[in-house]
Amino acid sequence: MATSKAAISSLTHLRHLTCAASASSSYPARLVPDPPNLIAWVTREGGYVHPAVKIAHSHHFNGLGLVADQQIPTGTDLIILPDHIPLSFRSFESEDSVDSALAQLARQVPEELWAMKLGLKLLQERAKLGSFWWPYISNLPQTYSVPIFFPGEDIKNLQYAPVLHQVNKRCRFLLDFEQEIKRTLVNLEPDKHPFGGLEVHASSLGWAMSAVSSRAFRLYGNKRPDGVHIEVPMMLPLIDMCNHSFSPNARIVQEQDTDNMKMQVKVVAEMAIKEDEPLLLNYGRLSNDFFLLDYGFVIHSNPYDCIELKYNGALLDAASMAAGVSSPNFSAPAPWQELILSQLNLAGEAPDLKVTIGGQEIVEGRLLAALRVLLASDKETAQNYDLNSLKSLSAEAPLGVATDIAVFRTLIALCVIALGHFPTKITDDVSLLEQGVSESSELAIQFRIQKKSVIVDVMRELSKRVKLLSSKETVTAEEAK
Ligand SMILES: C[S@@+](CC[C@H](N)C(=O)[O-])C[C@H]1O[C@@H](n2cnc3c(N)ncnc32)[C@H](O)[C@@H]1O
Repeated sequence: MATSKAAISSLTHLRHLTCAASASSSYPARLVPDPPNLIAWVTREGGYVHPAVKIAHSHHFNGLGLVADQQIPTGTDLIILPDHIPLSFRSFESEDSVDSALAQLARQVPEELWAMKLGLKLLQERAKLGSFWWPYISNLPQTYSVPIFFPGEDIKNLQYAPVLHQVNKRCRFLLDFEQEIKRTLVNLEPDKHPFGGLEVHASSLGWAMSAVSSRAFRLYGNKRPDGVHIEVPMMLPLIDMCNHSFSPNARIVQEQDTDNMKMQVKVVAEMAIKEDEPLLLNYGRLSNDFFLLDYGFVIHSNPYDCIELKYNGALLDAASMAAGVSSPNFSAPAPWQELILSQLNLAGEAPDLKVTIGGQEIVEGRLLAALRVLLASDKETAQNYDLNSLKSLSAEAPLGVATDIAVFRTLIALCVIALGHFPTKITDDVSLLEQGVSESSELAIQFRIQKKSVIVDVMRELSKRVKLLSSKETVTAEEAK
C-alpha cells in the first residue's frame, strides 16, 4: 500500500503499530523476535493442548502451522480453549468509558469490513502494556501477503476488476479511517485514549485488519436475551496456527464447559492423524478472491473459484453472433422474456447484474435461465417452464436440444471475450514466473492464472456438453427420416 513507508517512518513510539509490505523471506517474522511459547501460555491459562500437537515451520503453507508429532486417533481433543482466551469484541454497548472511543470508532466501520472492528480491539491490546493477550499477539505475523500491501504495480498485475475494486476500496477506507481516528482522538485525555496515546496509521490499521481477516473464526457468542446465540468473530490463540485445506483432518467445536457452564472452543481430530501430518481446518468454501483479499494466498484448482461478469444484453448479442447463433435478441427482449428476466432479477427496477461462471454451479443459474429463455424458439414452453429447471445445468435441455446448444455456444463465446479482457495469456504468465519475480508479483500472477483457468475449464465443460447434445440432435434427426 502506498501509505506504508510514510506511516512507518513517522513512528517514534516504542511499540510500533505498523505493518510493512511482506518481506521476501520464506515465512513472515513474528511481531517480536522470540515470542513466548504459545502452547505453554494456553496450558497455563487452563486450556488443554494434546501432547502430540506441536508448532512447526511449514514451507508449503508459507509460515507456521500445527503438526502431530505422533499418531492421533479420530475424535481426539487436540486443543481446548477456555472462555477467557479467545479475543473478541463482544459488545460495544457494555464497554466502559475508556473503551467507548473505540466503540465509537468501531461503529463507523462498514459491516463488510467486520475484520476492522475486531482489528481495533486487537490494536488496542497490542498497544496496551501488560495486555493479557500479549503472549498471543507477540506470536502474530509481522507482515501479511494480502493485496492492500502490494506495490501498485502488483495490484494492477491481478488483472481482475472485481478484486482490483475491492483492494482500492479497502485502501481508500484505511486512509480515510486513519484521518477519522485522528479527528476522534485528538482531544482525548491520555487515560481515555484507546491506543495508550500511540498514533494509529493506515498501515497499522491494515496490519490489524489482515491479522483478523486471516485468523478469526466466526463462532457463537453470548446468548441474546431472546435466547439466540449471535455469531461473533473471534481470534482463537493457537487454534489459528492451523492452516487451511478443503480436506481437513480437524474441526472446531464449541461446547459448554461442564465445570463453569461457560463456552469453550475445541479442535477435534476428524480422522486419524499420522505422525508428522499437519493439523488442517477448512476455512470455508471460498473463492480465490476471498482467499487472496483476506488471507493472502491462492488455491490452485480451487473448486469454489469463479469469475464475475456483468449481465449485458449487447455483449451477449455479440457473443451469440460470434458463436454463429442466428438472430439473438438479448438487447431487445420480447415483453414475456423481459418478465422472466425480472423474475431472475436481471431486469426491472433494481436488478442484480453480477453473474458468475465457474465454481460449483459452472454457470450461475440466473445467467443460464436467461440465455435459455432469450434463445428459446417456443414462447409457450418457455413461459410454462419451472424457473428452477431453467436455472439448472443438470436439467436436460428443458427448452430443447437446439436451444441448449445455442446457449452453450453463446456462453463459450462469452468466455472467449472474458479471456480477452486479461492483458496476458496463461503461457505468458507461466514464463514470467519461471523468470523469477517478487513474492507479491508471484501471488498476483498465480491469482490471474487461476482466474483464467476457471474460464478455460468452463469452456471445456460446455464444449463437452455441446458435443453430447449435437450427437443427440443428429440421432433425433436420423430417427425422424
Ligand atoms: C490462520 S493462519 C494459519 C497460521 C499461519 N500459517 C501462521 O504462520 O501463523 C492463516 C494464514 O496461514 C497461511 N495459510 C493457511 N493455509 C494455507 C494454505 N492452504 N496455503 C497457503 N497458505 C496458507 C496464510 O498465510 C494464511 O493467511
